[in-house]
Amino acid sequence: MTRKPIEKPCGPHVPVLLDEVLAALDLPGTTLAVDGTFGAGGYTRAMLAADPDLRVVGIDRDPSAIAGGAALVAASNGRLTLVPGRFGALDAHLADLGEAQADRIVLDIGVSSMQIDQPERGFSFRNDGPLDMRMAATGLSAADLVNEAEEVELADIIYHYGEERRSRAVARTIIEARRRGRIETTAQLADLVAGVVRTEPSSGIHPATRTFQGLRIAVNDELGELVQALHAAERMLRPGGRLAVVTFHSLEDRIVKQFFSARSGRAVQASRHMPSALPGGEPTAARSFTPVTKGPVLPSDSETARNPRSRSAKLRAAERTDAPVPAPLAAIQALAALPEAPRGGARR
Ligand SMILES: C[S@@+](CC[C@H](N)C(=O)[O-])C[C@H]1O[C@@H](n2cnc3c(N)ncnc32)[C@H](O)[C@@H]1O
Repeated sequence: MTRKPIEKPCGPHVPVLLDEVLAALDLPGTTLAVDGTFGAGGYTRAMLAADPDLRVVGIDRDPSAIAGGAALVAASNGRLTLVPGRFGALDAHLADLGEAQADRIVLDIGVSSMQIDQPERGFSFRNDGPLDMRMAATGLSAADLVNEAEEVELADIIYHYGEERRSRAVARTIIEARRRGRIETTAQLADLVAGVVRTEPSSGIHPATRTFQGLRIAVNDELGELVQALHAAERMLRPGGRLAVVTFHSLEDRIVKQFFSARSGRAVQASRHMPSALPGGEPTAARSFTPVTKGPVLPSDSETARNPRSRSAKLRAAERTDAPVPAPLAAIQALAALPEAPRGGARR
């Protein structure tokens, strides 16, 4: 299946925390940067402008994002290469290009405004479209998941990835609706969810927001991709190289925070999602990163006023040390697996 290139009328994607990302990356004097989430090219454009000698490899799993970047490639004098693919495999993509190491890697996790605003992509509960939600052109769609998953699996996805307290009621409603026929559109699903989830009208939050988020994260294996990308970045960054990650979800931020904490030799607090933070629960000796941001960097009030989609963004960045890279942390990888939802107790 091929998709149309991103069309202009759906509104440009406004890069989030752009100044803060550029400051964290500290680009001058570097040679090769990787933008693992090219999107509308907001970060890439700014990186190319920040240093006239910098080359950028932009990766995106959405073929329409890559097609939309053709003009930027043409104008880049050979400084920009775009690769259709997953950032979880960024090391393999760089190897294919003959690149052994990178100086800077940036990830801006999640969906772009173009993806959300195009009803036919199936991300939006506000505009009717096919229930798809795939960023890439392949794999199972949200309709496949909604119509075929077990009730308990749906409830877990909606609870953990969507943080929807009424997840069980939503899953039950979906299962009952399935008996009457397949759920094929975003409007069908949004109406079903709105029947069991209430939000304050004054909040402006649609009742289906959390359910859609949970399904989208599951459909695109977003947490698994993030974990793979952190390990790939660790392998590909040269000593002194920097990794900056912008997240929009607490589970993603926790993965980045715990990865950087573990890799800077700090103890990682055990949690429901990470019962044993590190082997033995001890600080790791593998100091492969040093944080360059003190805690998460959040958007300013003026940025959230200008761009409400930035409101849940968090930036964390760290510099690669020259310490040897240890084996992947199984505990961090376990974060990507769907944790089991608590049963009984609170209604969800
Ligand atoms: C928030 S947008 C990035 C916007 C970009 N920073 C800009 O300024 O225009 C996220 C992009 O990452 C892409 N993406 C999400 N997960 C991905 C993955 N695992 N591999 C590659 N691209 C991914 C999406 O398709 C989307 O285009």
